[in-house]
Amino acid sequence: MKSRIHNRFTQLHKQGGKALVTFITAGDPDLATTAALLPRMAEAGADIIELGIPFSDPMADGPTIQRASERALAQGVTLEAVLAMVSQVREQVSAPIVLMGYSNPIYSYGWQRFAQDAVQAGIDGLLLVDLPPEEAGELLPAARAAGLEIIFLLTPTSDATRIKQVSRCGSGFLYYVTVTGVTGARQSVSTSLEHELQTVRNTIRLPVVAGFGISTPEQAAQVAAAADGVVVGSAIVKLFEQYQGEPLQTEVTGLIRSLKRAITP
Ligand SMILES: O=P(O)(O)OC[C@@H](O)[C@@H](O)c1c[nH]c2ccccc12
Repeated sequence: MKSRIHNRFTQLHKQGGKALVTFITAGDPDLATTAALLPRMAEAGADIIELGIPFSDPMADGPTIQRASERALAQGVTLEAVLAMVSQVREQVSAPIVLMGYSNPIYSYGWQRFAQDAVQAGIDGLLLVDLPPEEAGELLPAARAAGLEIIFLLTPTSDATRIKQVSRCGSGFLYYVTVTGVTGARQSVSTSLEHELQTVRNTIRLPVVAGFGISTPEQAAQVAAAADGVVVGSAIVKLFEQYQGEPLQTEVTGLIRSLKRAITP
């Protein structure tokens, strides 16, 4: 059976479109808000939803997403609760859902049990920031058996060996981190990005999406032109600090609509 992620890229490719991957932290400010947002994000134009698992030491994240994790943890949000919430809303969400996080909570849960429970809940993929392919020896076979796609990251400092390795081990798509540093808004897009993305896309059989520091429709359009999709996180998560309830839903879906419009031919 072809995966939801694969189908989404195939469909976009036929239309000459690019994927909009949108990130929010699960349980920010509470799980009921996340549950209400997921279907609306998909309707507004999110092609893939990246859902962050709150973590106490999110070292790859800038202040915006760190605070989102803190808000969720203050609510006592656990991995079990995130899976239960996703399974409750799964049928209403037309987009693939990828969980993003750090290894520790998944390791404690148990690789195999996690892969099975995640797929059971309707999760399509998993991206662990601090788990390079050489440390994914237990996760990869468990994920493959369960049908959970494992998404790896590449950065501007990844060498040819690393690129080949993630091309071999990864599934779903490849996440290209456009800048060295942490998540969060940046003034401008790196000038060498187009060339870097071309090199990666020539070597890799998976769709390549680019993220980190993309916050405006203009930046999204610029990066999408050189990739199979773009990821927007902090710009969306910032709205959680300014709004709540219905106004939050309106702001989030409004931003997603304008991002999707900017990358649609
Ligand atoms: O926040 P930004 O700069 O828009 O970047 C995407 C990002 O939020 C999301 O993909 C993500 C959140 N936390 C991460 C940690 C590592 C890699 C990626 C992520």
